[in-house]
Amino acid sequence: MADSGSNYQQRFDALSSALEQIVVHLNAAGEVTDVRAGDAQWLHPDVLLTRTFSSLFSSDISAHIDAQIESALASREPQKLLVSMNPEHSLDWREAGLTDAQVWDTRVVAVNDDELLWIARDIADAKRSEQKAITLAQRDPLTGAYNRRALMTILKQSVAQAKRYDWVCSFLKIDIDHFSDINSTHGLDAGDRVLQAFVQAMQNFKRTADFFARFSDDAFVMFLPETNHDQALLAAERVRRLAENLEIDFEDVTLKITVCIGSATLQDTEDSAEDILKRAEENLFIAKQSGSNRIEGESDA
Ligand SMILES: Nc1nc2c(ncn2[C@@H]2O[C@H](COP(=O)(O)OP(=O)(O)OP(=O)(O)O)[C@@H](O)[C@H]2O)c(=O)[nH]1
Repeated sequence: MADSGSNYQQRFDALSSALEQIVVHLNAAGEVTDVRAGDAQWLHPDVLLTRTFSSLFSSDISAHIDAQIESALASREPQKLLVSMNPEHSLDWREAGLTDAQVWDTRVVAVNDDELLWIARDIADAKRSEQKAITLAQRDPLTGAYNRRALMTILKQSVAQAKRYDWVCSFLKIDIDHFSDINSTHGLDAGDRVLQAFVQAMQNFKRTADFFARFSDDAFVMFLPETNHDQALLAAERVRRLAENLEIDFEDVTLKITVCIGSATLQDTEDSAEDILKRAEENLFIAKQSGSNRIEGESDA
């Protein structure tokens, strides 16, 4: 039995009133014939009515929307498009009530040759949570420094790039001397404070292109792009002095630290991030064997 126009309208009204999404009804010319705001309470539908839908967007987005509509009419398959909406980029959407930046997960479906539905859901919150989760997964919660997982990803990428472009690069492995003594003498909170103060000082000290991460308990790694062996030893000396000069207030005491540092530099195209890190660790071990507050570089570099 053929569906009467009023039955269809009733069903469309019932369905769109139950949806959280914005639903925009378009004709084949791409003009807005009806708008349902869903959960978007900010949206004043009248502003959009009778307008050519794609013209409501900035030129870079409108071309994609036109293509989305064309593909939906041609294929009869739902066409997806992710649209980043900023009220500053569209006077029309601002007039329609948009005040905050949104990320719309959109679908266009052709109902028949003359009608389409454009359906949009804001996923900005989900995107923000996803970004926060990624940030958390890369950071050490105590100090806020990058963690070992983030470090290894960056080291592998950076070493591959250095080899491809014939650049040089170096690693420093830094370890706080007798850190467990701070914990046992002043308590774990004092140890925590030392780690936080050292990271803070290193973040202020390092160059923008350097990458600094907490590797394990009281050990850290600094990646130095475009830095040869001699320059790495100079950087290590500056780190050593920075640590030596730190004065860390904790309750009624001022805590002092020193560090040992092992340095290693990319040698040839066979060298990997793991190899360089291993050599920096071996050099750190030699420095530690010789005492505290020391630096060890590569003997044959
Ligand atoms: N306060 C605090 N202590 C930690 C944390 N993570 C690890 N530790 C402690 O750090 C200490 C590291 O000990 P070691 O690796 O022997 O280091 P060290 O005492 O500096 O010894 P050397 O490296 O030989 O000078 C251990 O006692 C761990 O329990 C942390 O997040 N906070």
